[in-house]
Amino acid sequence: MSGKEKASIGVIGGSGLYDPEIFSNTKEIKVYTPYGEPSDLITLGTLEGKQVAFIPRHGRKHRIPPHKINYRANVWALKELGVKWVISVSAVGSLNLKYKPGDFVIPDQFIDMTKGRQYTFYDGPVVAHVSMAEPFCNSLRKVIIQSSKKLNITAHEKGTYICIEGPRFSTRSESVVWKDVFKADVIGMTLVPEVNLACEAEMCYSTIAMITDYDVFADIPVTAEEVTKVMAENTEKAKALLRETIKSLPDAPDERECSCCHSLKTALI
Ligand SMILES: CSC[C@H]1O[C@H](OP(=O)(O)O)[C@H](O)[C@@H]1O
Ligand SMILES: Nc1ncnc2[nH]cnc12
Repeated sequence: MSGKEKASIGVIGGSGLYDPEIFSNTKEIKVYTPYGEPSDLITLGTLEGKQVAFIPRHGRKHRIPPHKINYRANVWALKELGVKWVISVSAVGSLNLKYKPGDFVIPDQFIDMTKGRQYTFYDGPVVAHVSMAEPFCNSLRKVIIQSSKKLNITAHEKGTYICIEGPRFSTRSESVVWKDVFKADVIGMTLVPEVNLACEAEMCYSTIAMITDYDVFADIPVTAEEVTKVMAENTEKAKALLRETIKSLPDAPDERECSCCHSLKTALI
């Protein structure tokens, strides 16, 4: 990689969004990280005049299951390229009857039920405890929400994403606990540790979550086939929302307003 290859916006594509076709002037690059290989080559390109770096988190052709994704390498690679804003796109199940398949959710909270991932860049001797009180960048969330309004896309402005370990779906009992006891709104397998690593890297991070199914509490339990089908039917909407969001983003976060840019300030021991 040469020092010239920079991007201010990073897009992490999820299930159904493996293909960087919405970007122009593209070039694929390999990024080396201290944590090993990112999920795939990174595509550098432009959209609406902005430099963007795209990475499909499951790799092209969906080769990598959620628990095997090298989240640290993906986030490190984006940071290395100069990324300030990270927009992640994810397929999620709904745990809230008001949030319907085909709708989008811009989560503002998460619950972590994962079990064995690499959660931090700070494995010692330097130790960091970043705050996750507000885990998503509110400035970036606002731009996504405004963009969805402009496009007439149904996007719920808040929601709690519960992240399970996967790759299996939940049992019926688990699903009822997530819905009725934990009061989570949507469920997926990939938000953690992507979101907290982005925070450790002092980047603004937000998720565009697309609802593909009602989770297992519903009469007909979710299948991977259903997720893929609904995602494919709605990919164009996700791409339009990405385009509008990227168009509307300022060149850089306002470091006086946005705490993401200095999340390590009070975190290091
Ligand atoms: C294909 S079914 C489950 C799979 O879909 C979601 O992936 P992503 O968040 O990358 O869109 C979910 O988290 C699971 O990994
Ligand atoms: N119901 C569900 N559970 C976990 N991950 C999902 N991704 C999409 N739908 C899901």
